[in-house]
Amino acid sequence: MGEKVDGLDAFISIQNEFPHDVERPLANFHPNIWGNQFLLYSPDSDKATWASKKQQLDKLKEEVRTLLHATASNPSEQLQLIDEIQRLGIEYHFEEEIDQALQIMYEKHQGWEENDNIYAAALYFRILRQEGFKVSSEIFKKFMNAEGNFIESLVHDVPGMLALYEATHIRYRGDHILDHALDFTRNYLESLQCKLSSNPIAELVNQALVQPNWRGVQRLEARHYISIYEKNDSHNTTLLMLAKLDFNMLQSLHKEELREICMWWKELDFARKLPFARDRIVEAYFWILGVYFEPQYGLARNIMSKVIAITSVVDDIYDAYGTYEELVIFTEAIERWNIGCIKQLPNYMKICYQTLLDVFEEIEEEMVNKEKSYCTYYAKEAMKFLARAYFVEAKWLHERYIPTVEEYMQIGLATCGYTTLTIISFLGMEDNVTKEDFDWAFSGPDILKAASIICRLRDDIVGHKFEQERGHIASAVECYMKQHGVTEQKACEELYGQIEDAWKVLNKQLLKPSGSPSPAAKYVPCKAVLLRVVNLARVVDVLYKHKDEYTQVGEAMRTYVNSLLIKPIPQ
Ligand SMILES: CC(C)=CCC/C(C)=C/COP(=O)(O)OP(=O)(O)O
Repeated sequence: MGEKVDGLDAFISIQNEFPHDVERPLANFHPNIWGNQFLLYSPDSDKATWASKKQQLDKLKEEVRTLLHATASNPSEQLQLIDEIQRLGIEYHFEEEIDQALQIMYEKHQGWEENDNIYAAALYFRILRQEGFKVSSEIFKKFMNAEGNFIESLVHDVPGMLALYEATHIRYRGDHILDHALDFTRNYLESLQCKLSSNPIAELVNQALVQPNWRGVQRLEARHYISIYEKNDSHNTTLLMLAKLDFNMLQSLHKEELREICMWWKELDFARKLPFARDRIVEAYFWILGVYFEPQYGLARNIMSKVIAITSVVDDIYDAYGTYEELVIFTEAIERWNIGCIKQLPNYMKICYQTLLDVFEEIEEEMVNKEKSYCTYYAKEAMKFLARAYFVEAKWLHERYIPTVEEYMQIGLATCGYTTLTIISFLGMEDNVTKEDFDWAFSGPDILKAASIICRLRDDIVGHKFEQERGHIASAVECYMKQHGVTEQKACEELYGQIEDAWKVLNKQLLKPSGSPSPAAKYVPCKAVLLRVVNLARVVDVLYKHKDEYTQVGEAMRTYVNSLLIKPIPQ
């Protein structure tokens, strides 16, 4: 596999090769904050204990399945149960049953449109729409008066207001009723916050105002909901037991996976060899856990965590270390994807290039074993696509060029990495991902464009100050300010508006196609594929909420990692 490079020597020699007077846009990223703790994980249960937990899990699953069937004659009770199952994070065990139940509810209509209860109407709307059923926001018209405002008396029903608030996050472009409903419910729930302090629903309201459920990372949402559900006196014990047991069993699995990935990362020793780059393997795994958490995606998580980790280093080479001349040859080497190119590279780039090729060689082996060799071609093309775009940004910085917003976004949607990551996310999936799915992702479908807009703009809004301090290309914020002659605040408001619009586009793309497809109809991937894109958008909604928690790891990231990857839920 070509010549390997000895790290420390390589680094010392690069210091010599590129003396300190070479101007590099160094970022001084803080080091890894986790130490070795994830390397030291040892599973706390033996095989026999694990088998007995599994047995208990299966028994509880059967009980919930029975419950789902038993509530079929009472759709509103069944819908409530489905909501709890989803929010407790155990839906993936009952996908078939839930799909069937929702299909029946949708086909029979069962008088939901006439329902005078705002809570029931909002729940029906949210759950069916998020599963891709065609439900019109007109069902909320009957809760409005002649002037087109929501009836004031609705505010007495706090669970109803909260349900409506959550439902508004699945709106499409043109759902004006829901734009209105969002203002109405958000204003009211915000005004209520301090008055509710001792009420059990207060926690749900507070959480929803910060993080609407639809846009949250599913595991975090589940962990939070389990803790609230437990405090609710009317909770279902079987559901709660299942949710806790399942969460903890999954967490053990994730910890084992993370340990293996940390071992791989430690062996690479990038923290020492490439100290200019972000050392964020735990955060990278967290990112991927947001994309898929279910047990069957273990291989996919492994592949994707490695790819995101090496991509992060590549990004730092482009943004925070490489000189323009070095980046020209680095981009060419990635384009050619040939170990022979390594000779031309400076030593620090050799280390990264070698690892990049190694990671993809490992992927190739996995794909050959699974008789899916064709996937590797797409994966490499996806990396080349990213490197080309990174290079355009480097060129702009080199030429001190500030692009128009339109020019910037064209490249920025590629450099946010979401097209690349989406394509890579298909590699380890067992869900009959086909060549069509890869071609679809490369064709720039609306849902992927929307997720990329969300990623690019959120990243730029929270990260642009830090980036500008160290010499970085103009972000969307600077481009917008320059082009429209407005303040930073005004530019950010406008860009937040574009993020909201992108969510509407993304939501619409989840609508199930109706009728039999015509030969000219566009290819529509399966739900498992579309969900990867939605989940990528969710991760950035969480990670880039107030600041860039990936680059500058803070309290929020500590809390997330703690609750998903360190602390089990007390049984
Ligand atoms: C989604 C992917 C590929 C994640 C890998 C890690 C990464 C490059 C994060 C964004 O960093 P950044 O905020 O420095 O990005 P940019 O340089 O595009 O501003």
